[in-house]
Amino acid sequence: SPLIHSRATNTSYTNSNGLTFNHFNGSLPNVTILATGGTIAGTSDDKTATAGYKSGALGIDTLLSKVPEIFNVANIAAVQAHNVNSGDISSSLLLNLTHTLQTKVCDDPTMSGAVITHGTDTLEESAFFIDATVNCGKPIVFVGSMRPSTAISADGPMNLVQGVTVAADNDSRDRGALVVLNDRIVSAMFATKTNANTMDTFKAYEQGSLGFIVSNKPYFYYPAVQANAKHVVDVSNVDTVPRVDILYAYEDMQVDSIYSAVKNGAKGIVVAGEGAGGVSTDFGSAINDIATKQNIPVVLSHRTVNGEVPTADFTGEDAQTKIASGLFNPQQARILLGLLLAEKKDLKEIREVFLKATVA
Ligand SMILES: NC(=O)C[C@H](N)C(=O)O
Repeated sequence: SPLIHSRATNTSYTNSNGLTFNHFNGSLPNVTILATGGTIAGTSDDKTATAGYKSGALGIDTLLSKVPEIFNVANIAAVQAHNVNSGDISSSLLLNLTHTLQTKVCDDPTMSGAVITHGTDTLEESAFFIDATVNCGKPIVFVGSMRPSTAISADGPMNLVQGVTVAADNDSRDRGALVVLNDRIVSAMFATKTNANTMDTFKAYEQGSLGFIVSNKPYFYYPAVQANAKHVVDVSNVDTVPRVDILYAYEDMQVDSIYSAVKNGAKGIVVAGEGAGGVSTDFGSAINDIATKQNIPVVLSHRTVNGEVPTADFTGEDAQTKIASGLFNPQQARILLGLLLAEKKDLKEIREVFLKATVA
């Protein structure tokens, strides 16, 4: 249970990690918010605009001032880590977030959990990264919004309150990182943005939601469990994540894209393959050439939203050169391959990690 401080309501309190809580109430759990920008912090002059607004325009303190109800749920230490459109989140920013979460949330016994506010476009990539790299059992909850803060029926304020509520809840522990939007709680390992515009966008189609929220009460369908495909990465000694490029497969795809990716510094390649990891015969030969001569891991993923790339599809030389992504979509596979390269895993070890997400 959360550590209770005996302090009066509405006082400000700075902890030993330098995090400041306003409206500190000793009987409530403590949650850190790391704000990174996105539409949840977006503004427009037009209240009906759900496009053409400015992403990452407001600071987290302004967003919190619109939802004072949040201070009935938890004490909040809010940190403006960044304020960007999520397309500008990079692996170096994510390494910093991991470090901050480890030192200021995981290692602090008085902290119940954390919320990351994030643009939704790449939220699933950051959530997958943090799920792999922060594993102390405390809930790390990603929230965003599809409507800017100025829109009629903006979804951000409710998502923020619900995210903090989930982060403060003991029942959320040991479930890996979570994504909370649109009243649903989804595993960060499987959540993907399924619609470019609407609020019901984050889904794990095959795995389903872990739970939902009504009147700010989270409900989980099952006790805490970890996914079979989970791979935990220790990045405490990692200062950069090697470049991994994603190449999208299609009819008439040319082989030069893979050569130029490697020439320009990619240390790993993920292919968003046709169906279950398919590419043309020529492109398949180019993969074999690159993998063999340059020792570059090439992971075959799927451009379909769902399904797995079975390792059984790769026989003969392909079994040596092509790594099946299993359940992971291209953007998840890119994060995982980058982290495995950062850990200096060899080809055999990389293959074994992806095999945990592979059925056949
Ligand atoms: N809904 C959003 O947050 C989209 C925005 N472009 C972002 O990802 O930062």
